[in-house]
Amino acid sequence: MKSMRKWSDVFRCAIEGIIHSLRTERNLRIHLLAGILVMLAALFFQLPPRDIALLLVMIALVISAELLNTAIEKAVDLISPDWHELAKFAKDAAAAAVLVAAIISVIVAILLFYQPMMNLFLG
Ligand SMILES: Nc1ncnc2c1ncn2[C@@H]1O[C@H](COP(=O)(O)OP(=O)(O)OP(=O)(O)O)[C@@H](O)[C@H]1O
Repeated sequence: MKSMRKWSDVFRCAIEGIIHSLRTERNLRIHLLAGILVMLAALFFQLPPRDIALLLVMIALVISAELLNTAIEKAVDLISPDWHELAKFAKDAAAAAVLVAAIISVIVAILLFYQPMMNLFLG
């Protein structure tokens, strides 16, 4: 029964989803690497906890959007392997979600790192 699924099964499926997506999706690996680099930079510049929390939220948003994009792509490929206007719409909208999250993340990062970087390079 679906409602009787154990928490351990839910976690196992989620971990499998992350591992499989990381193995097959290059963009997800790039976003994860970018997120790790941003976190290292935040620690280097000793950003306040509130800024680090905001960066973590943005990283989670981008990676979640990328995972959902992957899920939608796979589901569409399964349902509609041939060209279809609705398949195109679904995939384009999913890709747009990643793009929006990525653009906003870059803006947030610029706003948070601008001052610390100026202080470091201009003294
Ligand atoms: N079945 C389809 N019907 C119509 N258009 C499609 C279909 N499959 C893909 N497309 C179009 O091709 C684009 C790229 O689709 P694709 O599945 O190759 O994903 P992708 O953006 O290359 O992602 P990834 O590189 O992660 O696989 C889609 O955004 C959509 O516009």
